Amino acid sequence: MSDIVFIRELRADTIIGVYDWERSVRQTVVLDLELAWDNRPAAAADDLQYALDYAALSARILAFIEGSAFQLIETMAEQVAEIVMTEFSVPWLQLRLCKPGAVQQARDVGVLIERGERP
Ligand SMILES: Nc1nc2c(c(=O)[nH]1)N=C([C@H](O)[C@@H](O)CO)CN2
Repeated sequence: MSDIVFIRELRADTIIGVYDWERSVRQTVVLDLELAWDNRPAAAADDLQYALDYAALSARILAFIEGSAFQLIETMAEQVAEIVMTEFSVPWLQLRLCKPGAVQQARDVGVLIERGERP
């Protein structure tokens, strides 16, 4: 059994897309993350050093996405998941990556991935 730390509607502007026009304008992507973490040590000590720091995590993800230029949101999602799991020792995550406005008739489109083992 594990707890969850979440980040909702994290927005980043980046180069993303397969079409020519998409290679020269920045578009917004929106991420929701659910991250498995045992919150009890941080709660018992009331100490950030034992917590999964959502501020540090958000800053790292934003810096990565804003410096990237992927064609597919699948690639971006996979690489963000890899960073979160390896650099922050997160054993399991669910990541939703939305590209609002990509399909005019849809409110939102995107991908939802789950990686790792849930403790
Ligand atoms: N599964 C995907 N389908 C599409 C993607 C994508 O990244 N993954 N991208 C595009 C275009 O870039 C689109 O967003 C332009 O509106 C089309 N389909």
